[in-house]
Amino acid sequence: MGWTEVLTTAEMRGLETAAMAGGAVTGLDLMERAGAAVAGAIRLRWPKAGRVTVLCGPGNNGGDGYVVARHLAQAGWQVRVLGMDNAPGPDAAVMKRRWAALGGIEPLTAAALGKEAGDLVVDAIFGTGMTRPLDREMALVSRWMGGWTPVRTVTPPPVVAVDAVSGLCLDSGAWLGGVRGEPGGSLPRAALTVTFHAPKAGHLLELGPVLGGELVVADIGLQTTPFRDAEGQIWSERTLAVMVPPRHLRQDRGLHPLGKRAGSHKFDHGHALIVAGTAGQGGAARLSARAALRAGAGLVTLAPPADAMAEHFGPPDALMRRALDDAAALARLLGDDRLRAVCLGPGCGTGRAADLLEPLLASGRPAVLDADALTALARRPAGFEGLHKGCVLTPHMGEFRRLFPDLAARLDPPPRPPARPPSPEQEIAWTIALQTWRQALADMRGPLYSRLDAAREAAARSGAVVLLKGPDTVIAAPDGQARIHSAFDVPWLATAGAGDVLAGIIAGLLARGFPSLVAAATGAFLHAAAARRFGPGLIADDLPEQLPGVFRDLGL
Ligand SMILES: NC(=O)C1=CN([C@@H]2O[C@H](COP(=O)(O)OP(=O)(O)OC[C@H]3O[C@@H](n4cnc5c(N)ncnc54)[C@H](O)[C@@H]3O)[C@@H](O)[C@H]2O)[C@@H](O)CC1
Ligand SMILES: [K+]
Repeated sequence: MGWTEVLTTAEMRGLETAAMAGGAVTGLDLMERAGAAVAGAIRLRWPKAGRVTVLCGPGNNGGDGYVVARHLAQAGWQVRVLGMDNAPGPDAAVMKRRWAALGGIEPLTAAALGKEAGDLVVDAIFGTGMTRPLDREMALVSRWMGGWTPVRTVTPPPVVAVDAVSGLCLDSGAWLGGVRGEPGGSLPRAALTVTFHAPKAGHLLELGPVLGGELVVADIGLQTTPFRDAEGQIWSERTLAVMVPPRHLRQDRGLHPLGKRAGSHKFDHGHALIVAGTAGQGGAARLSARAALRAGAGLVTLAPPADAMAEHFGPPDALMRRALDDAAALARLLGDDRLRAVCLGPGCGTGRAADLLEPLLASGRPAVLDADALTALARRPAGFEGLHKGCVLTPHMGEFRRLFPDLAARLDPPPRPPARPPSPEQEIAWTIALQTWRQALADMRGPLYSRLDAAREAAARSGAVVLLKGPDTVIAAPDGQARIHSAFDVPWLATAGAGDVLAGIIAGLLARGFPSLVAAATGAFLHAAAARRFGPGLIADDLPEQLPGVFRDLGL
């Protein structure tokens, strides 16, 4: 599947509005195509017509639902529609009338749903318009789809989500559902989500991949994103994502060629310096060094302090070693232009990382700053001064919080409810606290702040490329370009030392001359591809050894 363009909900609305204003298409056409695409995807996966319940919300997502109902009925399905008693927008109103000519509409309530749901449920309640917590009744419907009712646990039929599971914020992937915002209860998990034109960020971040099931992106005839206004100004930065399962990296748009030219020299592929730390901590840097070699750097030098050198003998013999004691020595080393990239942080020690950071930044050399180098950066009196767009910061959420505490706080989940007090005297205070908490959650408004927003702000603030690690890794450059790398299918990648390997792969690609955003994104891809290829039972040492196989699979 490869790198795919990803939109925010505002961008998607902008695109639809532009297409309609340009006269290329009407809203009704788009809705018809959207509903037909969902019905088509259902018929592909469930070829035998059965009984389906279609849940239609108050807006255009509901409009799509009425189209799905009509198409499935025409294909021989027994269709039951639950809808809302409201006057939707003009397009959805037309689709509602067209359905009403074929069949009835019962009120959309959890009780009605519980009676007879059939073989399949289509969730067309809310889509990109989901901006506030579900009200009580819709929260009950949502919980029913998640297998929970007030009286018993049910096994609901498979759910097909139109655009998104209703309750998911399509910008952040965070949950906006719950009874008046209260989290808890069973979250619905769709078997299939059909979205339109492009994935939205919320399909790939946080809960999006967990709740959405298989994601199908249906073409509804919109033009490929012209992210420019009438004056030719870019009005939106591009976000690309790798979706699971990725296929042929080589053919993908926006990717730097990974193969090496025939007849090239080792220095053509760059020389990477991997800084190691004091005795006893060398394993992390050795993992990075091995990964940089396997990622294709022409030469890799591991640089521990002189008194820790003994620990670093042994394979791989392809690795060079050189003692590096202090900042002055690093400044001298960086005088050699052939040394193209540096990896600072894994197993380095915070004090040493802080010392070496200064000559490294002063050299302007492409660099990966990971682990201890990030801690040193967070404590640095000069803050982000001297960082540049050739730097790649690779924080996990804890490190991100140390570097950008205000941005991390905006990603925090809503507070938990206050705990019930042990003594009856405190009951009144607790009841008030509970009400305040409920109100705060009910007042939540989407779109919620996302990991994509946070990484973009962090990159703009620091002037460096920021790779925020997770199963939904987000990579952002200071100019606003971003990549999302989804690795929900390889949970075994969360293992000790895996981050050191990632830092090494990126350093290797930087040494090969990859631009920093491309090196970081390609590194995240190769790292997950290596884990996927190995399978469960993986330890970090296995990752570099899988890279040759990954390259072979890519046809390089
Ligand atoms: N605009 C278009 O031309 C197209 C839209 N399409 C569909 O339209 C959807 C977006 O439609 P809408 O913008 O009407 O939005 P939705 O249908 O997602 O939401 C409907 C309305 O519900 C309200 N709402 C939001 N949260 C609520 C809550 N918790 N409780 C009660 N009401 C709530 C909103 O104010 C919104 O007006 C997409 O997800 C997609 O399914 C597709 O048909 C493709 C074309
Ligand atoms: K939906």
